[in-house]
Amino acid sequence: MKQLPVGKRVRVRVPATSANLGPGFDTLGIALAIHDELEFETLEAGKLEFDITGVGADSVPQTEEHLVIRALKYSLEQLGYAMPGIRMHADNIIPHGRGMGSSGAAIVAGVVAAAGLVAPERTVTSDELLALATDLEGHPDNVAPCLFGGLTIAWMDAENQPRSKQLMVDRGVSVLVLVPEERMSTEVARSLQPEQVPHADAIFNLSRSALLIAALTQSPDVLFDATEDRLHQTYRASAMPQTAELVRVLRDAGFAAVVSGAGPSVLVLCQDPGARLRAAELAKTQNATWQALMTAVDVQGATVETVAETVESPRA
Ligand SMILES: Nc1ncnc2c1ncn2[C@@H]1O[C@H](COP(=O)(O)OP(=O)(O)O)[C@@H](O)[C@H]1O
Ligand SMILES: N[C@@H](CCOP(=O)(O)O)C(=O)O
Repeated sequence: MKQLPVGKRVRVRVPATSANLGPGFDTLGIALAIHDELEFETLEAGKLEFDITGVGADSVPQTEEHLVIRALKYSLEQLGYAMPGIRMHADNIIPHGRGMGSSGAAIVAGVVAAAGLVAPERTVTSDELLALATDLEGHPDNVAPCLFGGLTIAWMDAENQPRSKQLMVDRGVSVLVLVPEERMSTEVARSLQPEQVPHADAIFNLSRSALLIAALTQSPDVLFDATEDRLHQTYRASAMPQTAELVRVLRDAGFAAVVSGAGPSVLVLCQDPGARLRAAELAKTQNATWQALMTAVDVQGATVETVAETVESPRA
């Protein structure tokens, strides 16, 4: 295994994501302009230092089990480098366990930090970044938009390797995420999915997800029909009744509302900013409290930059 020098520093920025978008289970996702920012510095092997502010500061493990550190170690080892000691500062904004891709973003942060630390000696390709992140996340629909920005279609190819196609979202689409206080573990939500689904439901989702690509890239007028789903939301509804109820209320009022990721947040794709305000007002009439995040689509995806190396002051 190759060794990294002590004192190498990289700065990373990763966006939140909303996956599925209704019919595109495990396939479609958009990056959101809500970001975690992290900085890494290599130390002598064996040392691990954390400075975490914001979301998760009191709850995420400050050990080798930290998800970002696990992703960094996995990625470095896959790239042929030994895990060095690490000092990590993280300023977290993305809510955890709300269906806004926090785990995908944490994994991508570790993966792109590894890519930044091995550069310029080793160039890590986009395909490699996606493969590393998907290995860890288990499905590509959050990590693809997190890595590349915009709207992504992700799939597994014949060799079971993740692939993705990035598209730009039409400027007429406004995004609202309604975030509840309760959490929902993606792992638990996935356990509620059946092994098999009716053929008619598969056809239903095929038509809607194809239509959704048109709606998001050029024809926002068909967003409502394009966001219908029969493959995941109903199976998970009993685990998040308030989410299911809010989606129902919003859709009854004509809004293209879906469960964001595995929930429990609700994503509303609006044809104009006025509709977004009206949807947020409607959410206020519900029993549960929903934080309204009026955000934009992130078009940049994850970024990593090298920070000037730490220079020891010369001894007098
Ligand atoms: N920035 C982070 N740092 C460390 N761990 C994180 C971070 N973001 C997410 N996680 C881990 O992932 C969990 C949430 O993952 P998950 O259930 O998939 O929900 P989400 O929809 O937010 O991705 C958190 O409880 C935490 O254990
Ligand atoms: N396709 C996945 C998406 C999970 O997204 P997250 O933001 O909740 O992690 C699923 O629906 O299980």
